[in-house]
Amino acid sequence: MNQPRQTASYLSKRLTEAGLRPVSKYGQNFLIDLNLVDLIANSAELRKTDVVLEIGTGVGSLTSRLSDAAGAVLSVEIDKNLHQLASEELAGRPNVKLLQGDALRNKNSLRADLIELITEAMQRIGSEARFLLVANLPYNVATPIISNLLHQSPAPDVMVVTIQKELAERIVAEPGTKDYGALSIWIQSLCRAEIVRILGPKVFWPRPKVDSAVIRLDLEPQRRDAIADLDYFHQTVRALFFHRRKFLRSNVISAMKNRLSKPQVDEVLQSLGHGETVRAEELSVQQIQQLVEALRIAEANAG
Ligand SMILES: C[S@@+](CC[C@H](N)C(=O)[O-])C[C@H]1O[C@@H](n2cnc3c(N)ncnc32)[C@H](O)[C@@H]1O
Repeated sequence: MNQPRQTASYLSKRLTEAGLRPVSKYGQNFLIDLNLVDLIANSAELRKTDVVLEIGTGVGSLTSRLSDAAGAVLSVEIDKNLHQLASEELAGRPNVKLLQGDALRNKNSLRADLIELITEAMQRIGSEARFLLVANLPYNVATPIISNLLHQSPAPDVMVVTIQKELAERIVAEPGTKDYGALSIWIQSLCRAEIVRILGPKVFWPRPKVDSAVIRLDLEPQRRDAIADLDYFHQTVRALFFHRRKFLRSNVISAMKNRLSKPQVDEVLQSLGHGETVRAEELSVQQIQQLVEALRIAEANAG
């Protein structure tokens, strides 16, 4: 079994031998510092009863570490050539299943068979099984992957992923800051979120233009259960931040167009004590949750 060595020269040699070059449209920035590959795997605190989804197999360096520590690994790679290389590197690891193709069906949904395959693997392991996403994510699809996974059942118990630093800062942002928005609220409504490590460009080959971060998200099942309708919640939260410069009232009126009248919107806002000049970004995650739930109930009563 080959243990891929991750140095820039090893990787470039390996790709050159195969007649390949990193493809920037697929976000192919490979981690070349083995300690950081370990940091990602270790931050997930894997057990042999865990099922891990990795999106972006690359040449399989993180995959092999996940395979050592977890019960089963499902890894998806869009690039046919890299999928082929990784299949050679990871041959002889019976707990690894490699899929070739796009992990996303479209921006709003994941490839259909992913959750089925994860569920099957979890059933084989039994009631102890957890589901984790551990990956050095392709940056252009990191948001839809994380957001869509949170809609799934099961959703990952833990996600440890490398993403752009700017995206990580939006995910963990506090109310009243410039980074706080729909994504912060959507993720913090369901998970505890922490930045594990900031990574500069030089730990990747080729070097990306921006800093990255390893982030860990722990699903909080009671937070998820407290949201009556996840799809309604997600869509409404997005709409509340659609025009950031506008007041909350105006965003709610637009979001509820043809569903609630202005007086009905005002009644909801007044009942929660939100004045005319409050902006969505001033409200805490909990206040936004209360508002969305009040709108949902008002809408159900109005209909
Ligand atoms: C940042 S690289 C990470 C590679 C490797 N895991 C590592 O840590 O070095 C991202 C990988 O995701 C793959 N990829 C990009 N878009 C994808 C998609 N939509 N579905 C599946 N894989 C994708 C790229 O081809 C690339 O190999």
